[in-house]
Amino acid sequence: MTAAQAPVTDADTVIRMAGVGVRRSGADLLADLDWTVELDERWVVLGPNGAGKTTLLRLAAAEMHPTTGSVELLGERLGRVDVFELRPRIGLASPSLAGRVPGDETAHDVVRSAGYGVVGTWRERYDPEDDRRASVLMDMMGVLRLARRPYATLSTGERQRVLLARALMTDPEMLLLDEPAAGLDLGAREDLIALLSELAADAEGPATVMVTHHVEEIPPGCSHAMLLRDGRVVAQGLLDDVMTSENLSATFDQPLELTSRRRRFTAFRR
Ligand SMILES: Nc1ncnc2c1ncn2[C@@H]1O[C@H](COP(=O)(O)OP(=O)(O)OP(=O)(O)O)[C@@H](O)[C@H]1O
Repeated sequence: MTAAQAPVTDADTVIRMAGVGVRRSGADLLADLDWTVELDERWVVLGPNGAGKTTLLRLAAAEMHPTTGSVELLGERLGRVDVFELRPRIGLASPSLAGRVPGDETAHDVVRSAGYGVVGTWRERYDPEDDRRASVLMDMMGVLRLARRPYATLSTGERQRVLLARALMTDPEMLLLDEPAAGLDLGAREDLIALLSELAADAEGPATVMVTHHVEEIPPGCSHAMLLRDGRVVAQGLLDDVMTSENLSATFDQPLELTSRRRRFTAFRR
C-alpha cells in the first residue's frame, strides 16, 4: 500500500468528521461540523431540543450519510464501506431503536439479536456462546431475572438496561447512547449513571458518546463534551474546559449558572 492509499485515520480514532453538514427540506440539521473521537475518550453531547444531537448520533451509528463533508467510523469512510459490516462494531441504544423492538420479543432475544444488527428474532441462528454472553450482560445490568419477559411488559428503566445490554452484546469498539436516562425515576437514573460511570472507567471499554439534555446526567468519568445549538458546535473538547456557565448559557440561550460537586453537574437560571 502506498502512503496515498493508507487509511487517513489511525487505529485509535473511532470517529472523524470533517466539514459535515446534514440538510433536509432546506434546513441545516448540522453544519460545518468537525469532530474527532479517540478510543479512550468518553463524550457527552449536550444541547436543547432540535439542536441536532440525534442527527449527529445517527451519523456516528452509520444510520445516515452527511449531505456534505466526510464521516469516518472505525477507520472506514461512510459511502465506501458496507454499513451492515460496520454496524455490529458499533453499540447503539436509542429511542428510535427501542421503538422498533416488537413488543412480544423477550428481553433475552432483544439483547441476543444485536449480533445480527436486527431487532426482532427472525431466522438468525444463535450458538450457546450468544446466549451465554446475553445472560452475562443482562446480569451485569441487573435485568437477568427479566430475561423471559416480553419487552413490552418492562418498565422504562428496565427497557433502558436491556437496551444497554444489547448495545454491548457485540463487544463494540464504540458505544452510542441517545438519552439513556430519559423517563427514569431518580433512583433508576442514579443507578444508570453509576453503571455508565463504571463503563467509562474501564480502560478496555469502548469509546462512548452519550447524548443528553441534562447536565445532571453526565456520568463521572466522562472526558469530553460537545455543546450543540441549531446544528452548530458552540464548544467542544475536554469536559472541564467546555462545561462552563458561559458556554452552557450560549447553548441554551439563557443565563445559566453551572456548578459541580463530587464530579456531578447542576445548572439553574441566574
Ligand atoms: N427530515 C427532516 N426534515 C426537516 N427537518 C428535520 C428532519 N429531520 C429532523 N429535522 C429537524 O432537525 C432538527 C434536529 O433534529 P434532531 O433530532 O437531531 O435534534 P435533537 O437535538 O436530537 O433534538 P431533541 O433533543 O428534541 O431530541 C430538528 O429541528 C428537527 O425538527
